[in-house]
Amino acid sequence: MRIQANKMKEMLQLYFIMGTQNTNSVPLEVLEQAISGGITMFQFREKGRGSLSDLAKEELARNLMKLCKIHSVPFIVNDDVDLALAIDANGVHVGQDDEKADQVRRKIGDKILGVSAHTMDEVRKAIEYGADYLGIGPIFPTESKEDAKPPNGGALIKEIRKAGISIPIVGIGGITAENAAAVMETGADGISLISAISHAKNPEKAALDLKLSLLSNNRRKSHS
Ligand SMILES: Cc1ncc(COP(=O)(O)OP(=O)(O)O)c(N)n1
Ligand SMILES: Cc1nc(C(=O)O)sc1CCOP(=O)(O)O
Ligand SMILES: [Mg+2]
Repeated sequence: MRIQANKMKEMLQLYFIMGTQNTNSVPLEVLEQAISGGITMFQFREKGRGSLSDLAKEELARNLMKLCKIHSVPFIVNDDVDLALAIDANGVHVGQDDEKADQVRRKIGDKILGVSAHTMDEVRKAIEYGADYLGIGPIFPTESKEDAKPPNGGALIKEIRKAGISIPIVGIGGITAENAAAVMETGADGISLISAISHAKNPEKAALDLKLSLLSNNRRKSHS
């Protein structure tokens, strides 16, 4: 059975993404601390300068996934559909330059499918093709993705919600504890980030701070 939208929205709240290229520390230790700090989903994104490939990549994926499993944190693989299937990950995230979402959906069955979109056309296509959630960004400038598009400040998320589209959405790109509330205000269900946790001196505290800023935003909303 495909994941229900309300469950998906819960998972997206604090979505951490990392590969070896994003940290000078041991990835397993960073992930362990991020989990202690309260992340709700993890994406393995082994990509770019300094990243692993082939067996070393698969071995790291398996180790990180084992840790996620112990703590019931869903484990998503970026781009690499075959790896996701080989290790029986919880899902896959693909963008517009990756394997097409409809083909990925056919391959992965009911696993979670995340799709990046930058225009309303891409949003509608992603939904038609079977996306469970959309990654929309970059909201703010980012240094973690070399080929990132210009920041859109959340305008597309607002447009999606204005059009009455309720698919689960996570904002991405340059998100920190300081601007997380602003992202949620656009209509996102969660925040997705790399450096705010992976570059932090204390990844556990960084995740906790992000979590607290989401919580205080929720509290403020429920009192308004
Ligand atoms: C949650 C989330 N949103 C967007 C992306 C970006 O995906 P994509 O455009 O395919 O770029 P790469 O990450 O593959 O470089 C993402 N990975 N996760
Ligand atoms: C992986 C990724 N995708 C983006 C998009 O705009 O689709 S921005 C991005 C990098 C996010 O890293 P950070 O939190 O360090 O800015
Ligand atoms: Mg991609």
